[in-house]
Amino acid sequence: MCFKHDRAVGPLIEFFPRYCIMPAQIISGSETAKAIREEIAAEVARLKTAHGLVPGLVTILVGEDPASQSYVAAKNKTAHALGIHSEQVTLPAATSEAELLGIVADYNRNPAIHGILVQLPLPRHIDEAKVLFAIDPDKDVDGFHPVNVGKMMLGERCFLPCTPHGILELLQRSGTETSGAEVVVVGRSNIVGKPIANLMLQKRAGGNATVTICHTRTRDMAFHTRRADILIVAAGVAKMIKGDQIKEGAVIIDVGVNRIGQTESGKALLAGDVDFDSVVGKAGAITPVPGGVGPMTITMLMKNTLQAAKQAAGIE
Ligand SMILES: Nc1nc(=O)c2c([nH]1)NC[C@@H]1CN(c3ccc(C(=O)N[C@@H](CCC(=O)O)C(=O)O)cc3)C=[N+]21
Repeated sequence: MCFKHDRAVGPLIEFFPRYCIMPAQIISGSETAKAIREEIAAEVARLKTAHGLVPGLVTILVGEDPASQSYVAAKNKTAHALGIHSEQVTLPAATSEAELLGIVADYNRNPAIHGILVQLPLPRHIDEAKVLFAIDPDKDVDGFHPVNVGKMMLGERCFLPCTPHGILELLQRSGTETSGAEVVVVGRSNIVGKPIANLMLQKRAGGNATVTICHTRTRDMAFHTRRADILIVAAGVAKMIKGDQIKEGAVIIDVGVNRIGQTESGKALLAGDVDFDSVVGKAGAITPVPGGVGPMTITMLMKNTLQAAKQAAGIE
């Protein structure tokens, strides 16, 4: 029951403290990811029985960034739980570009591996684009190779980048109507901002929205974010979007994963790019951090690996 806009009960608001105002629906990435993982596990089991096929993923990590280590560990753990074969290659930060390219070439030829993920960011002495371009587009389960990026732009069948793919699933499965909606994306990265804006625009991906992209040079960010029916924030700045910068009832997708401190037990304390506390009483729906987009990203990597294995084996 929401008393907030009911004029008839306006005076009642005096007697109802703030906690009576209906908070946003929480769009749980963890729950949605769990449901999709069950679908994937069932399909992996079917492939094994019917075709003797086991999807294989390799994750390649260069260096010792703790956040990257924890993401890669989570990816391998999830793969294992779903029956996907997974290999983890961990290389010292001093690994040369040539060595890394050699390892990628080996996995391009390895028939047991259908998906290759090189964890980003790479150390500065390695040209990231060169490495991503070296991955066989048919094994590019991250969807970062220019062939897949180009196909995505054209609405052709391809591997969709995992985070935008996860956002599409979250919107669809939470029943959020994107067609004709004002979608505002904050952030223009190749990994999230640019691709999600494109997918939201597309007919093929089901977006059909009117899309605005904001970035560091945007003159009046709040002017744009306040117009959004769906606001997707991937800026990498902790709690940058406050309640007064959104529209009442908007659907908020928070892509940020910022480490803002440590709990007493030494676990990383995470915050999104959205100031959850100031937004939750005003938004219609919101993804939390943690437990929102992050688990979906990993799940879509599994889905892409499954798709890669089926394509390699000519199964559909
Ligand atoms: N080649 C490549 N592909 C990637 O997909 C890729 C990458 N490089 N580099 C870094 C970003 C970041 N990323 C995340 C994945 C899962 C969570 C995730 O599951 N987060 C949990 C919390 C996990 C925690 O405690 O840190 C959550 O939001 O609930 C977050 C971030 C994938 N990335």
